[in-house]
Amino acid sequence: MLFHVRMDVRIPHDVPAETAARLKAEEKARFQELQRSGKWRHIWRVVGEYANYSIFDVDSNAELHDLLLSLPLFPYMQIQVQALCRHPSSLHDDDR
Ligand SMILES: O=C(O)CC1=CCC(=O)O1
Repeated sequence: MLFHVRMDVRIPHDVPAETAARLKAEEKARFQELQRSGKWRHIWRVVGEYANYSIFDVDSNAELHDLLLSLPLFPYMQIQVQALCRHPSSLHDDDR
């Protein structure tokens, strides 16, 4: 199942810089683990914003939910999720 996810990161100013840096490093490591597994298929930066658009490929709504909750920056993110399915005009069989 494919999902389009927007993540807006909002780390409060009173979070110490070292804590923010550690969380960002942990987020990167978790992201790369999930990218290698094929579950986090794509990520793009939204130009001019501390935000990304991502595509996830997971087995269920519950798996995506658990995965998002597992992200180190989750407490500081606003997340919007849209479920996707294959467009009938697509030439690509892997768009599902
Ligand atoms: O920088 C972001 O948009 C948040 C994030 C997601 C994966 C990652 O490495 O950073």
